[in-house]
Amino acid sequence: MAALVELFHFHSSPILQRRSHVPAAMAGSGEDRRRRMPHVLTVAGSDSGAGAGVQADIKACGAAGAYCSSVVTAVTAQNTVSVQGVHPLPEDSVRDQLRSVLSDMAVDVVKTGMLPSPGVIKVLCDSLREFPVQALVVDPVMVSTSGDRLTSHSTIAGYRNELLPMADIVTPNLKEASALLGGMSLVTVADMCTAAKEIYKFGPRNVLLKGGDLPDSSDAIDVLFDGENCHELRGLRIKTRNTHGTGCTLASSIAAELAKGSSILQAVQAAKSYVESALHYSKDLAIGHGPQGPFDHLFRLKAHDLNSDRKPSFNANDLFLYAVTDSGMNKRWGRSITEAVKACLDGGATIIQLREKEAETRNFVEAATMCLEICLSYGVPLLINDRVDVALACNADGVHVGQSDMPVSMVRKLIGPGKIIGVSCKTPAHAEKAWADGADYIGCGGVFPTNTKANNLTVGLDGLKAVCLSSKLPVVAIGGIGAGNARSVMETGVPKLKGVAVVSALFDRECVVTETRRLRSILLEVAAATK
Ligand SMILES: Cc1ncc(COP(=O)(O)OP(=O)(O)O)c(N)n1
Ligand SMILES: Cc1nc(C(=O)O)sc1CCOP(=O)(O)O
Ligand SMILES: [Mg+2]
Repeated sequence: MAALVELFHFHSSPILQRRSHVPAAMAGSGEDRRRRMPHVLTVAGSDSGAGAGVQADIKACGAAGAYCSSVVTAVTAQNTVSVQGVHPLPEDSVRDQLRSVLSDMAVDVVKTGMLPSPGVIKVLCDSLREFPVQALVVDPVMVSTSGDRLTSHSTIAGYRNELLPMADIVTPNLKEASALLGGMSLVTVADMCTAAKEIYKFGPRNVLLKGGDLPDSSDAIDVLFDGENCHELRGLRIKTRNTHGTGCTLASSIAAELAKGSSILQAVQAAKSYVESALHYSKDLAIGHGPQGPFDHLFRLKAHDLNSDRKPSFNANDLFLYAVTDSGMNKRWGRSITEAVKACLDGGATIIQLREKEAETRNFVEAATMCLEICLSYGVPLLINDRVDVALACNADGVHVGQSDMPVSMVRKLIGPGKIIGVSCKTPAHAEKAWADGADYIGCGGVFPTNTKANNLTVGLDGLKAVCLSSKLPVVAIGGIGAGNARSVMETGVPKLKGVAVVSALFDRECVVTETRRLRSILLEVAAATK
């Protein structure tokens, strides 16, 4: 064995040296055109059942569009029943693997999983000092999701003293957080915030404390402490036995999003939504006979077969010209809902909301089903205002709710992770909550006074700006907007403002196509001028 290792060193060193010079030598040459892929290196244990560990990391990164190389720290024998054996690799082997990858492959982000000894942690920290990367994501694997202890107590000090000070984000579950904090009891969300702040003192730039095991909670609540704020992130608790590897997957998915250029907040939100979707799609999967099965990381490859999610992810640019119907207006002008929808699609609307306050349920479902067919043929999403039941009945693309409608977290539970949820917000506090609750976009208004919605508070352009500046979600402006003032709205140029939502300026007019086209050309002009 020793001879083999020596042979490896002898043959590999010159190759490593040459390769490590390739990227710098390529700068400015024709080789620049080689396509780069976001690259995550996972430093973790192998799971023979492939639900967690290195295998989960590779699949999760692949699903996010990132390349994932792997340094194996231990080989575990495990299945859906339990962990039957853990065989740590020698520190020298871990060091060799790290050098092989980091010296050659332009890694963007390193993600860690099982680090079986303080020695391996030290080897990793030394390697990261020698080959710095853009970000370090630490999943402090100490106890498997099945409850098996995976590392010795002595390793915890290594995490605290060596690795966490180098981490951009650390993602403990409740048991791991408690272990890092010497056995602190964590039973409430307030405890979680306190614990996240304590862990932050070890040096990571962000702490994501996962509350999946929190007692008495119907939601999956995580807290993210970024050194200033403790954000409560609510997600869906998917009822399934197939949760093996969720921690590894979440951390890898965060790493992949960071490698693609996301901020920490965006990366965490995207990763949470990916894990939720994967669990949802895999909830009835039957692999293994134990209590905890793996899930399907690559479900999106098959999503079209599952016939339930034609929009795997929301495109914020769809908010550009948002048409919101009103049956009263359309009736006055002698057109049906479907005629109105077809007309605004012909004029270039990019997303439609059926806001039919007076419609009887049966008529509403029938009209929504027909409108969905039409929208499908234009490739434009169709949302339903207020009525989650109607959205479910016709399999619409999503729902728009206001502050006094069903709460976003409940809507999400009912319509599932792949659908779009919009929420009306008038203040930065509303916007923060919308994001934490898992909405996809914000409708902010009334920007101007309107007759379409009774007793609507006007927030003005300043209110719109305040919401947009604080929002982590894309925003569409609404209320009294039409061809005469859309320019002034979009020229605010605030980040996150993606478009305008309009009712009367399209539907309380004789020709919907003409009005939609007129508005669209104004929006396009502003977009071209501010490019
Ligand atoms: C895009 C968009 N933004 C805001 C609203 C208003 O929703 P809500 O506050 O629930 O009021 P109603 O539309 O239900 O009267 C919206 N519908 N669309
Ligand atoms: C439905 C709605 N929501 C608003 C809000 O402020 O959240 S204003 C509004 C009515 C928008 O109609 P019009 O384009 O005819 O002014
Ligand atoms: Mg409403």
